[in-house]
Amino acid sequence: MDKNAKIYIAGHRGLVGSAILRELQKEGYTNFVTKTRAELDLLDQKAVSEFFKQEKPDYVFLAAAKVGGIMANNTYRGAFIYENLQIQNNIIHSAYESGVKKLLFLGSSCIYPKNAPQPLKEDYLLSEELEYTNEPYAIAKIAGIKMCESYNLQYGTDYISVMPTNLYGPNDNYNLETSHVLPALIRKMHLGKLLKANDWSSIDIDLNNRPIEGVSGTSSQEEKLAILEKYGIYLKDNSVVITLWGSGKPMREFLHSDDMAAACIYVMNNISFDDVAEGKTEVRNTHVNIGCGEDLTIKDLALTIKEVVDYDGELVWDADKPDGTMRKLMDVSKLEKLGWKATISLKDGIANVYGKYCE
Ligand SMILES: NC(=O)C1=CN([C@@H]2O[C@H](COP(=O)(O)OP(=O)(O)OC[C@H]3O[C@@H](n4cnc5c(N)ncnc54)[C@H](OP(=O)(O)O)[C@@H]3O)[C@@H](O)[C@H]2O)C=CC1
Ligand SMILES: C[C@H]1O[C@H](OP(=O)(O)OP(=O)(O)OC[C@H]2O[C@@H](n3cnc4c(=O)[nH]c(N)nc43)[C@H](O)[C@@H]2O)[C@@H](O)[C@@H](O)C1=O
Repeated sequence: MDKNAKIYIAGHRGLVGSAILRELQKEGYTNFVTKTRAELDLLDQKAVSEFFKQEKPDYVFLAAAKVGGIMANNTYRGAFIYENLQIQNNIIHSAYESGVKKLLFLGSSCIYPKNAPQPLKEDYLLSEELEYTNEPYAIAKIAGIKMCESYNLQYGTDYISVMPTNLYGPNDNYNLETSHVLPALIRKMHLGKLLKANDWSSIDIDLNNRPIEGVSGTSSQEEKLAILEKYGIYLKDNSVVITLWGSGKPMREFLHSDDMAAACIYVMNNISFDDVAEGKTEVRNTHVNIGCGEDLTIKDLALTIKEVVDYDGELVWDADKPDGTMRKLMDVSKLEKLGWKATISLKDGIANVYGKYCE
Protein backbone atom coordinates (compact mmCIF):
# COMPACT_ATOMS: atom_id res chain seq x y z
CA MET A 1 0.00 0.00 0.00
CA ASP A 2 1.28 3.49 -0.84
CA LYS A 3 1.22 5.81 2.15
CA ASN A 4 -1.51 7.86 0.46
CA ALA A 5 -3.60 4.91 -0.79
CA LYS A 6 -7.28 5.15 0.10
CA ILE A 7 -7.96 2.65 2.89
CA TYR A 8 -11.41 1.68 4.19
CA ILE A 9 -11.47 0.06 7.63
CA ALA A 10 -14.89 -1.48 8.24
CA GLY A 11 -15.45 -1.62 12.01
CA HIS A 12 -12.84 1.03 12.87
CA ARG A 13 -14.26 1.57 16.37
CA GLY A 14 -14.05 -2.11 17.37
CA LEU A 15 -11.21 -4.00 19.06
CA VAL A 16 -9.38 -4.97 15.85
CA GLY A 17 -10.49 -2.15 13.55
CA SER A 18 -9.33 0.53 16.01
CA ALA A 19 -5.96 -1.25 16.40
CA ILE A 20 -5.52 -1.40 12.60
CA LEU A 21 -6.32 2.32 12.30
CA ARG A 22 -3.85 3.19 15.12
CA GLU A 23 -1.08 1.09 13.56
CA LEU A 24 -1.64 2.44 10.03
CA GLN A 25 -1.51 6.01 11.39
CA LYS A 26 1.70 5.15 13.27
CA GLU A 27 3.21 3.78 10.04
CA GLY A 28 2.42 7.04 8.18
CA TYR A 29 -0.70 6.15 6.17
CA THR A 30 -2.95 9.17 5.78
CA ASN A 31 -5.93 8.52 3.53
CA PHE A 32 -8.65 6.72 5.50
CA VAL A 33 -12.34 6.17 4.93
CA THR A 34 -14.24 5.34 8.11
CA LYS A 35 -17.98 5.24 8.82
CA THR A 36 -19.77 4.64 12.08
CA ARG A 37 -22.74 2.30 12.16
CA ALA A 38 -25.05 5.34 12.34
CA GLU A 39 -23.48 6.71 9.14
CA LEU A 40 -23.43 3.40 7.25
CA ASP A 41 -25.33 0.31 8.35
CA LEU A 42 -23.33 -2.53 6.80
CA LEU A 43 -26.44 -4.75 6.82
CA ASP A 44 -27.94 -2.43 4.18
CA GLN A 45 -26.89 -3.81 0.79
CA LYS A 46 -27.94 -0.75 -1.23
CA ALA A 47 -26.23 1.71 1.12
CA VAL A 48 -23.01 -0.34 1.12
CA SER A 49 -23.01 -0.61 -2.67
CA GLU A 50 -23.52 3.17 -3.05
CA PHE A 51 -20.81 3.89 -0.48
CA PHE A 52 -18.27 1.81 -2.43
CA LYS A 53 -19.26 3.39 -5.77
CA GLN A 54 -18.81 6.84 -4.27
CA GLU A 55 -15.64 6.31 -2.22
CA LYS A 56 -13.82 3.74 -4.42
CA PRO A 57 -11.31 2.68 -1.74
CA ASP A 58 -8.07 1.02 -2.91
CA TYR A 59 -7.76 -1.32 0.10
CA VAL A 60 -10.32 -2.74 2.52
CA PHE A 61 -9.81 -4.20 6.00
CA LEU A 62 -13.05 -6.08 6.78
CA ALA A 63 -13.04 -5.93 10.60
CA ALA A 64 -16.78 -5.29 11.06
CA ALA A 65 -18.80 -8.23 12.29
CA LYS A 66 -21.23 -9.44 14.92
CA VAL A 67 -18.76 -10.60 17.58
CA GLY A 68 -19.04 -12.02 21.08
CA GLY A 69 -18.00 -14.63 23.57
CA ILE A 70 -19.28 -18.15 24.04
CA MET A 71 -22.62 -17.18 25.61
CA ALA A 72 -23.39 -14.47 23.04
CA ASN A 73 -22.63 -16.89 20.19
CA ASN A 74 -24.77 -19.62 21.73
CA THR A 75 -27.70 -17.33 22.63
CA TYR A 76 -27.98 -15.02 19.60
CA ARG A 77 -27.46 -17.75 17.01
CA GLY A 78 -29.78 -16.20 14.43
CA ALA A 79 -28.20 -12.76 14.67
CA PHE A 80 -24.69 -14.22 14.44
CA ILE A 81 -25.32 -16.09 11.20
CA TYR A 82 -27.50 -13.42 9.56
CA GLU A 83 -25.48 -10.31 10.41
CA ASN A 84 -22.11 -11.86 9.62
CA LEU A 85 -23.22 -13.29 6.28
CA GLN A 86 -24.93 -10.03 5.36
CA ILE A 87 -22.04 -7.71 6.33
CA GLN A 88 -19.40 -9.79 4.54
CA ASN A 89 -21.56 -10.40 1.43
CA ASN A 90 -22.29 -6.69 1.12
CA ILE A 91 -18.68 -5.60 1.55
CA ILE A 92 -16.96 -8.32 -0.50
CA HIS A 93 -19.35 -8.00 -3.43
CA SER A 94 -19.29 -4.18 -3.41
CA ALA A 95 -15.49 -4.26 -3.23
CA TYR A 96 -15.50 -6.42 -6.36
CA GLU A 97 -17.95 -4.14 -8.18
CA SER A 98 -15.97 -1.01 -7.37
CA GLY A 99 -12.55 -2.49 -8.25
CA VAL A 100 -10.89 -2.61 -4.82
CA LYS A 101 -7.23 -3.63 -5.27
CA LYS A 102 -7.04 -5.83 -2.21
CA LEU A 103 -9.29 -6.87 0.65
CA LEU A 104 -8.52 -8.57 3.95
CA PHE A 105 -11.32 -10.66 5.43
CA LEU A 106 -11.16 -11.53 9.13
CA GLY A 107 -12.39 -14.97 10.11
CA SER A 108 -11.76 -16.82 13.37
CA SER A 109 -10.14 -19.96 14.77
CA CYS A 110 -13.64 -21.34 15.40
CA ILE A 111 -13.90 -22.28 11.70
CA TYR A 112 -11.94 -25.45 12.51
CA PRO A 113 -13.62 -28.71 13.60
CA LYS A 114 -14.06 -29.01 17.37
CA ASN A 115 -12.02 -32.22 17.60
CA ALA A 116 -9.35 -31.35 15.02
CA PRO A 117 -5.74 -32.36 15.77
CA GLN A 118 -3.65 -29.65 17.44
CA PRO A 119 -2.14 -27.29 16.47
CA LEU A 120 -4.77 -26.30 13.90
CA LYS A 121 -3.40 -26.30 10.37
CA GLU A 122 -5.13 -24.31 7.63
CA ASP A 123 -5.83 -27.61 5.85
CA TYR A 124 -8.18 -28.83 8.60
CA LEU A 125 -10.95 -26.55 7.35
CA LEU A 126 -14.16 -28.46 6.48
CA SER A 127 -12.73 -31.81 7.55
CA GLU A 128 -15.20 -32.59 10.40
CA GLU A 129 -18.02 -31.29 12.56
CA LEU A 130 -17.86 -27.84 14.21
CA GLU A 131 -18.25 -26.81 17.89
CA TYR A 132 -22.00 -26.32 18.42
CA THR A 133 -21.88 -23.21 20.65
CA ASN A 134 -20.50 -21.10 17.80
CA GLU A 135 -21.58 -23.05 14.73
CA PRO A 136 -23.70 -20.24 13.15
CA TYR A 137 -20.81 -17.74 13.47
CA ALA A 138 -18.30 -20.31 12.19
CA ILE A 139 -20.46 -21.16 9.17
CA ALA A 140 -20.74 -17.47 8.27
CA LYS A 141 -16.95 -17.12 8.55
CA ILE A 142 -16.36 -20.22 6.40
CA ALA A 143 -18.72 -18.73 3.79
CA GLY A 144 -16.57 -15.56 3.87
CA ILE A 145 -13.36 -17.51 3.24
CA LYS A 146 -14.94 -19.40 0.37
CA MET A 147 -16.44 -16.21 -1.06
CA CYS A 148 -13.00 -14.54 -1.15
CA GLU A 149 -11.44 -17.66 -2.67
CA SER A 150 -14.23 -18.02 -5.24
CA TYR A 151 -14.06 -14.36 -6.29
CA ASN A 152 -10.29 -14.67 -6.64
CA LEU A 153 -10.66 -17.74 -8.84
CA GLN A 154 -13.53 -16.48 -10.99
CA TYR A 155 -12.85 -12.74 -11.14
CA GLY A 156 -9.09 -12.52 -10.53
CA THR A 157 -9.48 -10.43 -7.36
CA ASP A 158 -6.89 -10.46 -4.55
CA TYR A 159 -8.86 -11.04 -1.34
CA ILE A 160 -7.02 -12.68 1.55
CA SER A 161 -8.67 -14.32 4.56
CA VAL A 162 -6.89 -14.33 7.90
CA MET A 163 -8.00 -16.52 10.83
CA PRO A 164 -7.12 -14.93 14.16
CA THR A 165 -7.02 -16.75 17.46
CA ASN A 166 -8.81 -15.21 20.51
CA LEU A 167 -7.95 -11.51 20.69
CA TYR A 168 -7.85 -8.85 23.41
CA GLY A 169 -6.75 -5.22 23.73
CA PRO A 170 -8.01 -1.63 24.01
CA ASN A 171 -11.65 -1.05 22.96
CA ASP A 172 -12.61 -4.61 23.89
CA ASN A 173 -16.15 -5.51 24.98
CA TYR A 174 -16.38 -5.68 28.80
CA ASN A 175 -20.10 -6.53 28.99
CA LEU A 176 -20.21 -9.52 31.35
CA GLU A 177 -22.96 -11.22 29.35
CA THR A 178 -21.58 -10.91 25.83
CA SER A 179 -17.79 -10.50 26.20
CA HIS A 180 -14.98 -12.95 25.63
CA VAL A 181 -13.24 -14.55 28.58
CA LEU A 182 -10.21 -12.27 28.96
CA PRO A 183 -12.04 -8.92 29.33
CA ALA A 184 -14.76 -10.65 31.42
CA LEU A 185 -12.16 -11.93 33.89
CA ILE A 186 -10.43 -8.55 34.13
CA ARG A 187 -13.74 -6.88 34.91
CA LYS A 188 -14.96 -9.52 37.36
CA MET A 189 -11.70 -9.41 39.31
CA HIS A 190 -11.59 -5.61 39.30
CA LEU A 191 -15.14 -5.54 40.71
CA GLY A 192 -14.12 -8.20 43.26
CA LYS A 193 -11.20 -6.02 44.30
CA LEU A 194 -13.47 -3.00 44.80
CA LEU A 195 -15.87 -5.15 46.83
CA LYS A 196 -13.06 -6.49 49.02
CA ALA A 197 -11.86 -2.92 49.65
CA ASN A 198 -15.42 -1.87 50.62
CA ASP A 199 -15.09 0.78 47.90
CA TRP A 200 -18.85 1.00 47.43
CA SER A 201 -18.76 4.50 45.97
CA SER A 202 -16.74 3.19 42.97
CA ILE A 203 -19.35 0.56 42.14
CA ASP A 204 -22.70 1.51 40.70
CA ILE A 205 -25.50 -0.05 38.68
CA ASP A 206 -26.43 1.02 35.16
CA LEU A 207 -29.91 1.41 33.72
CA ASN A 208 -29.86 -2.17 32.44
CA ASN A 209 -29.12 -3.50 35.94
CA ARG A 210 -25.48 -4.23 35.27
CA PRO A 211 -22.59 -3.29 37.52
CA ILE A 212 -20.47 -0.33 36.45
CA GLU A 213 -17.33 0.78 38.15
CA GLY A 214 -15.29 3.95 38.51
CA VAL A 215 -18.35 6.16 39.02
CA SER A 216 -19.63 7.64 42.23
CA GLY A 217 -22.37 5.20 43.27
CA THR A 218 -25.96 6.26 43.84
CA SER A 219 -27.55 2.83 44.44
CA SER A 220 -27.71 1.31 47.92
CA GLN A 221 -25.16 -1.27 49.07
CA GLU A 222 -27.90 -3.94 49.07
CA GLU A 223 -28.78 -3.18 45.44
CA LYS A 224 -25.13 -3.30 44.46
CA LEU A 225 -24.57 -6.61 46.24
CA ALA A 226 -27.65 -8.15 44.59
CA ILE A 227 -26.50 -7.11 41.09
CA LEU A 228 -22.93 -8.29 41.67
CA GLU A 229 -24.27 -11.61 42.91
CA LYS A 230 -26.28 -11.99 39.71
CA TYR A 231 -22.93 -11.90 37.87
CA GLY A 232 -21.37 -14.42 40.27
CA ILE A 233 -19.45 -11.95 42.46
CA TYR A 234 -20.36 -12.24 46.15
CA LEU A 235 -19.21 -12.18 49.78
CA LYS A 236 -18.80 -15.38 51.79
CA ASP A 237 -17.54 -15.19 55.38
CA ASN A 238 -16.18 -11.72 54.67
CA SER A 239 -14.11 -12.83 51.74
CA VAL A 240 -14.94 -12.27 48.05
CA VAL A 241 -15.87 -15.13 45.71
CA ILE A 242 -15.94 -14.85 41.89
CA THR A 243 -17.71 -17.37 39.69
CA LEU A 244 -16.12 -18.25 36.37
CA TRP A 245 -17.75 -20.30 33.64
CA GLY A 246 -17.27 -23.94 32.74
CA SER A 247 -14.56 -26.18 34.16
CA GLY A 248 -11.49 -23.98 33.64
CA LYS A 249 -9.94 -26.87 31.68
CA PRO A 250 -10.35 -25.65 28.06
CA MET A 251 -7.20 -24.19 26.53
CA ARG A 252 -7.08 -20.94 24.61
CA GLU A 253 -4.43 -18.92 22.76
CA PHE A 254 -4.54 -15.11 23.10
CA LEU A 255 -3.13 -12.42 20.82
CA HIS A 256 -2.98 -8.69 21.62
CA SER A 257 -4.87 -6.54 19.10
CA ASP A 258 -1.69 -4.50 18.39
CA ASP A 259 -0.01 -7.71 17.22
CA MET A 260 -3.14 -8.60 15.26
CA ALA A 261 -3.13 -5.18 13.56
CA ALA A 262 0.56 -5.48 12.67
CA ALA A 263 -0.09 -8.94 11.20
CA CYS A 264 -3.04 -7.68 9.11
CA ILE A 265 -0.97 -4.82 7.67
CA TYR A 266 1.92 -7.20 7.00
CA VAL A 267 -0.37 -9.58 5.12
CA MET A 268 -1.97 -6.72 3.17
CA ASN A 269 1.45 -5.43 2.12
CA ASN A 270 3.32 -8.67 1.52
CA ILE A 271 1.00 -11.56 0.75
CA SER A 272 -1.25 -12.07 -2.22
CA PHE A 273 -3.69 -14.84 -3.11
CA ASP A 274 -1.09 -16.33 -5.46
CA ASP A 275 1.40 -16.66 -2.56
CA VAL A 276 -0.99 -18.64 -0.39
CA ALA A 277 -2.52 -20.71 -3.19
CA GLU A 278 0.73 -21.26 -5.12
CA GLY A 279 1.76 -24.74 -6.14
CA LYS A 280 -1.53 -26.42 -5.34
CA THR A 281 -3.29 -28.42 -8.02
CA GLU A 282 -6.52 -28.14 -6.12
CA VAL A 283 -6.73 -24.56 -4.84
CA ARG A 284 -8.29 -24.85 -1.38
CA ASN A 285 -7.74 -23.49 2.10
CA THR A 286 -6.06 -20.35 0.93
CA HIS A 287 -6.51 -18.61 4.26
CA VAL A 288 -3.77 -17.83 6.80
CA ASN A 289 -3.83 -18.41 10.59
CA ILE A 290 -2.80 -15.57 12.91
CA GLY A 291 -1.76 -16.32 16.48
CA CYS A 292 1.20 -16.50 18.83
CA GLY A 293 1.43 -20.31 18.78
CA GLU A 294 1.10 -20.77 22.58
CA ASP A 295 -1.95 -21.55 24.69
CA LEU A 296 -2.87 -22.04 28.35
CA THR A 297 -5.84 -23.34 30.34
CA ILE A 298 -8.63 -20.93 31.27
CA LYS A 299 -7.70 -21.67 34.89
CA ASP A 300 -4.11 -20.50 34.28
CA LEU A 301 -5.43 -17.44 32.44
CA ALA A 302 -7.58 -16.67 35.51
CA LEU A 303 -4.54 -17.00 37.82
CA THR A 304 -2.49 -14.69 35.58
CA ILE A 305 -5.25 -12.05 35.57
CA LYS A 306 -5.71 -12.46 39.34
CA GLU A 307 -2.05 -11.58 39.80
CA VAL A 308 -2.09 -8.59 37.40
CA VAL A 309 -5.31 -7.16 38.87
CA ASP A 310 -4.13 -7.97 42.41
CA TYR A 311 -7.39 -9.65 43.39
CA ASP A 312 -6.87 -11.91 46.40
CA GLY A 313 -10.30 -13.56 46.78
CA GLU A 314 -11.55 -16.98 45.78
CA LEU A 315 -12.41 -18.31 42.29
CA VAL A 316 -15.13 -20.94 41.76
CA TRP A 317 -16.34 -22.62 38.57
CA ASP A 318 -19.92 -22.87 37.28
CA ALA A 319 -20.22 -26.22 35.51
CA ASP A 320 -23.64 -25.24 34.11
CA LYS A 321 -21.92 -22.80 31.74
CA PRO A 322 -20.41 -24.24 28.52
CA ASP A 323 -16.71 -25.01 28.08
CA GLY A 324 -16.92 -24.77 24.30
CA THR A 325 -14.05 -26.20 22.26
CA MET A 326 -11.52 -27.90 24.55
CA ARG A 327 -8.52 -26.65 22.59
CA LYS A 328 -7.90 -24.44 19.54
CA LEU A 329 -4.21 -23.73 19.25
CA MET A 330 -3.26 -22.24 15.90
CA ASP A 331 -0.49 -23.65 13.75
CA VAL A 332 1.17 -20.38 12.74
CA SER A 333 3.97 -21.90 10.67
CA LYS A 334 2.44 -20.71 7.36
CA LEU A 335 2.46 -17.05 8.51
CA GLU A 336 5.92 -17.39 10.09
CA LYS A 337 7.27 -18.79 6.82
CA LEU A 338 5.70 -15.81 5.07
CA GLY A 339 7.62 -13.54 7.47
CA TRP A 340 5.50 -12.46 10.46
CA LYS A 341 5.68 -13.40 14.17
CA ALA A 342 3.86 -12.14 17.29
CA THR A 343 5.82 -10.00 19.77
CA ILE A 344 3.61 -9.15 22.79
CA SER A 345 3.69 -11.64 25.69
CA LEU A 346 0.39 -12.49 27.38
CA LYS A 347 1.46 -11.12 30.77
CA ASP A 348 2.63 -7.79 29.26
CA GLY A 349 -0.52 -7.61 27.14
CA ILE A 350 -2.82 -8.15 30.12
CA ALA A 351 -0.92 -5.57 32.18
CA ASN A 352 -1.27 -3.13 29.27
CA VAL A 353 -5.05 -3.59 28.92
CA TYR A 354 -5.65 -3.56 32.69
CA GLY A 355 -3.79 -0.23 32.87
CA LYS A 356 -6.01 1.17 30.11
CA TYR A 357 -9.11 -0.33 31.76
CA CYS A 358 -8.31 1.48 35.03
CA GLU A 359 -7.87 4.77 33.14
N1 LIG B 1 -12.36 -10.45 19.38
C1 LIG B 1 -11.88 -11.64 19.13
O1 LIG B 1 -11.42 -12.35 20.05
C2 LIG B 1 -11.86 -12.18 17.75
C3 LIG B 1 -12.34 -11.48 16.67
N2 LIG B 1 -12.30 -12.03 15.41
C4 LIG B 1 -12.81 -11.33 14.25
O2 LIG B 1 -12.14 -10.07 14.13
C5 LIG B 1 -13.03 -9.10 13.55
C6 LIG B 1 -13.11 -7.90 14.46
O3 LIG B 1 -13.61 -8.29 15.73
P1 LIG B 1 -13.60 -7.31 17.00
O4 LIG B 1 -12.83 -6.10 16.67
O5 LIG B 1 -13.27 -8.14 18.15
O6 LIG B 1 -15.16 -6.94 17.09
P2 LIG B 1 -15.83 -5.64 17.73
O7 LIG B 1 -17.20 -6.06 18.14
O8 LIG B 1 -14.93 -5.02 18.73
O9 LIG B 1 -15.93 -4.66 16.49
C7 LIG B 1 -16.80 -4.91 15.44
C8 LIG B 1 -17.08 -3.62 14.72
O10 LIG B 1 -18.03 -3.89 13.68
C9 LIG B 1 -18.99 -2.85 13.67
N3 LIG B 1 -20.27 -3.33 13.17
C10 LIG B 1 -20.94 -4.45 13.50
N4 LIG B 1 -22.10 -4.51 12.84
C11 LIG B 1 -22.18 -3.40 12.07
C12 LIG B 1 -23.16 -2.88 11.16
N5 LIG B 1 -24.29 -3.51 10.93
N6 LIG B 1 -22.88 -1.71 10.56
C13 LIG B 1 -21.75 -1.03 10.81
N7 LIG B 1 -20.78 -1.47 11.65
C14 LIG B 1 -21.01 -2.64 12.28
C15 LIG B 1 -19.13 -2.47 15.13
O11 LIG B 1 -19.70 -1.20 15.21
P3 LIG B 1 -20.27 -0.60 16.59
O12 LIG B 1 -19.03 -0.02 17.24
O13 LIG B 1 -21.26 0.39 16.20
O14 LIG B 1 -20.85 -1.77 17.33
C16 LIG B 1 -17.68 -2.53 15.59
O15 LIG B 1 -17.01 -1.33 15.33
C17 LIG B 1 -14.37 -9.81 13.36
O16 LIG B 1 -14.46 -10.29 12.06
C18 LIG B 1 -14.29 -10.98 14.32
O17 LIG B 1 -15.09 -12.04 13.89
C19 LIG B 1 -11.79 -13.27 15.21
C20 LIG B 1 -11.29 -14.01 16.24
C21 LIG B 1 -11.27 -13.53 17.58
C1 LIG C 1 -12.89 -15.84 19.73
C2 LIG C 1 -13.84 -16.97 19.92
O1 LIG C 1 -14.69 -16.67 21.01
C3 LIG C 1 -15.72 -17.59 21.31
O2 LIG C 1 -15.25 -18.83 21.69
P1 LIG C 1 -14.59 -19.10 23.07
O3 LIG C 1 -13.12 -19.02 22.94
O4 LIG C 1 -15.11 -20.38 23.60
O5 LIG C 1 -15.16 -17.86 23.92
P2 LIG C 1 -14.95 -17.15 25.29
O6 LIG C 1 -13.81 -16.24 25.24
O7 LIG C 1 -16.27 -16.53 25.64
O8 LIG C 1 -14.72 -18.32 26.36
C4 LIG C 1 -13.54 -19.05 26.45
C5 LIG C 1 -13.59 -20.01 27.63
O9 LIG C 1 -13.57 -19.25 28.85
C6 LIG C 1 -14.58 -19.72 29.72
N1 LIG C 1 -14.97 -18.67 30.68
C7 LIG C 1 -14.77 -18.71 32.02
N2 LIG C 1 -15.31 -17.66 32.62
C8 LIG C 1 -15.82 -16.87 31.62
C9 LIG C 1 -16.50 -15.62 31.65
O10 LIG C 1 -16.74 -15.02 32.68
N3 LIG C 1 -16.87 -15.12 30.43
C10 LIG C 1 -16.60 -15.78 29.25
N4 LIG C 1 -16.98 -15.20 28.07
N5 LIG C 1 -15.98 -16.99 29.22
C11 LIG C 1 -15.60 -17.52 30.39
C12 LIG C 1 -15.69 -20.18 28.77
O11 LIG C 1 -16.60 -21.05 29.41
C13 LIG C 1 -14.86 -20.88 27.68
O12 LIG C 1 -14.50 -22.17 28.08
C14 LIG C 1 -16.60 -17.82 20.19
O13 LIG C 1 -17.37 -16.73 20.07
C15 LIG C 1 -15.86 -18.12 18.93
O14 LIG C 1 -16.71 -17.95 17.89
C16 LIG C 1 -14.62 -17.31 18.71
O15 LIG C 1 -14.21 -17.01 17.61
